[in-house]
Amino acid sequence: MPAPAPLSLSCFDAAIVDLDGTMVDTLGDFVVVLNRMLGELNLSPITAEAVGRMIGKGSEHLIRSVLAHVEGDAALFEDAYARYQHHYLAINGQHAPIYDGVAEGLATLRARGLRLACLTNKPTAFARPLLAIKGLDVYFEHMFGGEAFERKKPDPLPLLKTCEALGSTPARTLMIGDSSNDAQAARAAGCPVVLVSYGYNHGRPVHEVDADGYVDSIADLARLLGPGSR
Ligand SMILES: O=C(O)COP(=O)(O)O
Ligand SMILES: [Mg+2]
Repeated sequence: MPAPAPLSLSCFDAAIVDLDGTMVDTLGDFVVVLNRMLGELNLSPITAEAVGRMIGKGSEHLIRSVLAHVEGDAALFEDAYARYQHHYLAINGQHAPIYDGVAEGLATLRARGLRLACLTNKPTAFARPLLAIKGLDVYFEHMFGGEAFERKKPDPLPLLKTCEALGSTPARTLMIGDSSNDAQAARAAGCPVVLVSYGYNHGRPVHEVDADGYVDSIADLARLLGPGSR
């Protein structure tokens, strides 16, 4: 089998970047907020390790998974979700450092002419202020949260809609994510995909996921793509 062509900057007009587990290590925020919520509902606390396996499929999925994990009544969902939203907005970003190389990598991709959008399954009401608090909003022309489109990743729809907003074709739009969710959506949309090695990936090793490349930081990715001749 011929070796796949190496990815280079000349292959792309744009990139779509995931948020949780890719740009910001939000696990600490999730754990604090979920444990406040569980405490108010008189349910037992949850560990960071368990939460890490549940992040990436949006807030509704997370709350349902957490309630099931602590053997809480599923009928508590509405009450739990309201408490979760309240606490999340109160501490958003306080226990969530940016990963190394993110700002540098995004700045390099922009400087080399790529148009950037952030696409996350996190609700827009959490994602937009988080990007701003971390100073990452300046790199993106568009930011779409989990409820922006009819379906979330791993469905390809949000990627196809984001390509449309960026004015780029899927084949020339690179997806940068941390999980099988991002990779499956990218494959189905026809976008090349690179995964970071440090994210959540639902608690599974990221190299198990079919992708076009794996990097240890977004700065490394920018270097790997080379100076290009766009
Ligand atoms: O599930 C979430 O809330 C965040 O997921 P993301 O990895 O798409 O940013
Ligand atoms: Mg992610």
